[in-house]
Amino acid sequence: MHIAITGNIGAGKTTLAAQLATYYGWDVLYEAVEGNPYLADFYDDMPRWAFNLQVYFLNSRFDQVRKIREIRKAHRHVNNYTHAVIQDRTIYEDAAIFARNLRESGSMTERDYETYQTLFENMKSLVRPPDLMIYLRADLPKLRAQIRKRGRLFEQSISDEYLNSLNRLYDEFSAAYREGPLLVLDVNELDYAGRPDDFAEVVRQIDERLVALAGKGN
Ligand SMILES: Nc1ncnc2c1ncn2[C@@H]1O[C@H](COP(=O)(O)OP(=O)(O)OP(=O)(O)O)[C@@H](O)[C@H]1O
Repeated sequence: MHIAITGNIGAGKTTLAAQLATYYGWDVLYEAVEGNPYLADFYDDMPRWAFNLQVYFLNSRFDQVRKIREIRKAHRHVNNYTHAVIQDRTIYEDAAIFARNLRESGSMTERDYETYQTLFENMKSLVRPPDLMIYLRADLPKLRAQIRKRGRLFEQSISDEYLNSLNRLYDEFSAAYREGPLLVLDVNELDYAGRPDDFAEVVRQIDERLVALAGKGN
């Protein structure tokens, strides 16, 4: 089974992915930030590095798709619901949210965007959607607080406008998402890292979805 966590910068995807992996004993695939050769430059000069970064992310996300396929294959002998791989952000978000936002804000040229979209559509035809998508929805103050707390230097210059635009596209994306089951968690008041009851509530909601999926025989 493949579970994906989606959400804006600082929404808490990585933390939740790690907690779920420990709790259920599942595999997890993180979005690697260390070693990304474009990210810091991108935040410094988006028009210059937008296309480079998007191609980099598309490739690394596609590589994850391949790994997920391998993990699923390795566990095919066990019940589909006793093993899962959790993915921290999906290929869909790169295209529908980040690249689109760069085009709309003028940081990516029309021809670069079209080249990118063609590449994405080709890759998408080979991608199987997750069995469950979990969308962590957070408003600006929560995102800001988490970005500050995490303290990555190059992320401190991210503007409110950038985060708000991404949030608008995230909401549109989740409202239009028809690829499979979607669980929306409002994380503004939720503190699953600090409060065991909050984490238990998240687990309860996920379990509910897993039971429904198992009932459908997916
Ligand atoms: N397609 C993309 N285009 C531009 N920036 C991206 C893209 N995908 C990821 N990023 C950036 O890469 C970094 C990824 O960081 P990280 O994996 O910690 O995730 P995050 O979005 O901060 O999530 P969270 O705090 O929810 O774990 C962030 O700065 C994020 O905005």
